[in-house]
Amino acid sequence: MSGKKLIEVNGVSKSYGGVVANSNISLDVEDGKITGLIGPNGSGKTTLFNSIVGYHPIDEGSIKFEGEEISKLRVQQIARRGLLRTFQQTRIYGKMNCVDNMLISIPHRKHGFFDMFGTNGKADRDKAEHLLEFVGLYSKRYLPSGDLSFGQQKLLEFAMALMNEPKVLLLDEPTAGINPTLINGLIDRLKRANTDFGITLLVIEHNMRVIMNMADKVYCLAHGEMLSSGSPDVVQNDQRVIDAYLGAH
Ligand SMILES: Nc1ncnc2c1ncn2[C@@H]1O[C@H](COP(=O)(O)OP(=O)(O)OP(=O)(O)O)[C@@H](O)[C@H]1O
Repeated sequence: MSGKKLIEVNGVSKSYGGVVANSNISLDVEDGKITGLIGPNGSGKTTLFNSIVGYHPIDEGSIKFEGEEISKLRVQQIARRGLLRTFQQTRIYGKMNCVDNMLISIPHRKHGFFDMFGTNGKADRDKAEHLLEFVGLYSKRYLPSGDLSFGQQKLLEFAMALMNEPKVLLLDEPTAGINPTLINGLIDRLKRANTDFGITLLVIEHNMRVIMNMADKVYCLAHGEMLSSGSPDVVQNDQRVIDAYLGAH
């Protein structure tokens, strides 16, 4: 946890046809820290996430995870190294209960699909229940996950990602669509995953209050380029960042 860089993005560019979504982007994610990624709509945040987790090839640049070049690896290969992401829209199976959703999320990192029926079943089930307790969903663990509120589904998805014991978790707008009264509880869980479980976080967030409250370091994109980076205080008060957000609305 001593300033080691877990993710190193260097000079990454990515276009979709004529649209330059990321241009010469560089950023570092430090081990044990919470790093924020902000920027107006369409500034290229999700594109960068997708590049890091191997969802699509990049046009130029380098992406390293623990010193290893990963930009040519596939999603599963990267996930197995301990780098996982969540999505703006939740990806759960609404007809399955919470525990079963947790159990089917394991293959990303740990086991083959059928291991959950084998000797590891009990340990995995205990872990699932423990993590559901951690995110405050223990009493709902046998309910179909489709019956949960949107905010609770996001907590479930967060717990599902934790089942894989990631080293780094990339969170895409974890508080989007969540009732403001539940946001503080979610921030608290994210921070505890960082401090108690030692999971490094890279978080896309539109809610400035949330990111300023959580992040050790913040990067701001605008029009596919890196506009500003530094401590939350520095970025929040950077006139270029203020102008980019004002200009976007
Ligand atoms: N699959 C795609 N095909 C074509 N253009 C795309 C695609 N995905 C993103 N773009 C474009 O790339 C640019 C960056 O989009 P991206 O989704 O990365 O931004 P963002 O900062 O995540 O936005 P938001 O905050 O709205 O989620 C936008 O102009 C967008 O329209």
